[in-house]
Amino acid sequence: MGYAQLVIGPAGSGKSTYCSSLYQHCETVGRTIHMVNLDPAAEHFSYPVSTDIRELISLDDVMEELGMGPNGGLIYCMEHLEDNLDDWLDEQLDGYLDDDYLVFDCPGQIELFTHVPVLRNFVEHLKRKNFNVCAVYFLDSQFVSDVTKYISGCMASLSAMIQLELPHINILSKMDLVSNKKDVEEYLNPEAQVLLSQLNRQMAPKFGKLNKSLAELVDDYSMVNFIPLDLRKESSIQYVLSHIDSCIQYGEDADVKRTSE
Ligand SMILES: Nc1nc2c(ncn2[C@@H]2O[C@H](COP(=O)(O)OP(=O)(O)OP(=O)(O)O)[C@@H](O)[C@H]2O)c(=O)[nH]1
Ligand SMILES: [Mg+2]
Repeated sequence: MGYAQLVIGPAGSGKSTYCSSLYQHCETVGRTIHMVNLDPAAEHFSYPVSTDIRELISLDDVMEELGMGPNGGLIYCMEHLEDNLDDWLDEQLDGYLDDDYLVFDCPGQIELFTHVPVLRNFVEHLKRKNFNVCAVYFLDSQFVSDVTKYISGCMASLSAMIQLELPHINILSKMDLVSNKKDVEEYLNPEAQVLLSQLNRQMAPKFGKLNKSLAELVDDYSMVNFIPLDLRKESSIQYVLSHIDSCIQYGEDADVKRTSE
């Protein structure tokens, strides 16, 4: 059994910085995790990369050799990964031991977790290789200053939930930038009525019915709750990690082993 976090979210939402802080936190508490870079466009890392998609294919090469643009080139790279799950990826995964814990730092292209099937097929492959996987969706806390941006972030998160069909944790990142935590409190576990009144205040009356349906959709999928993450606080990182661990039953086997021993 392997364990994995699939770290996804819009570009610039804080995925790689979280991965780096998570790695340092785990080092501090004496826990081993392995960082996997799945972003063919990534250039700099502040964590040790244990497996790197750029060994298989890099965006620079694709843009240079095939003359593709950055977004089309990135999708091409991810589809090349999809074509190589059974050899390159399996070769990488075979290098890990049972109970190893992997963190996949994904690219920010929203297409990858809304309609392009690559990540879904990637996840299905991981499950077949006996990995318990949790999707960790990042939304920048600066988004919630505007209810319409917040709703768009929620829709992307819902789309990822439906597309990936994984245990799913939503993170509101960069909480150190939020001067008054009260400004975001009502968005951590959003009430339909609060969202609806804010949307109606901000949008023209002709959008009234759409606003009502959007607010009810977010409310119906009560899974769209966000955990605030402040990377300055070890306790905040640990709180997020323990939520994700329980989603993938990490540590439960160890508990069972300990009690049986
Ligand atoms: N203040 C603050 N800035 C952050 C935090 N996390 C990330 N940033 C900044 O936000 C920007 C983007 O952070 P990344 O971690 O690269 O975001 P990403 O989601 O990996 O971005 P892509 O790889 O392009 O999808 C960088 O300038 C970071 O320094 C945070 O917790 N607090
Ligand atoms: Mg990144």
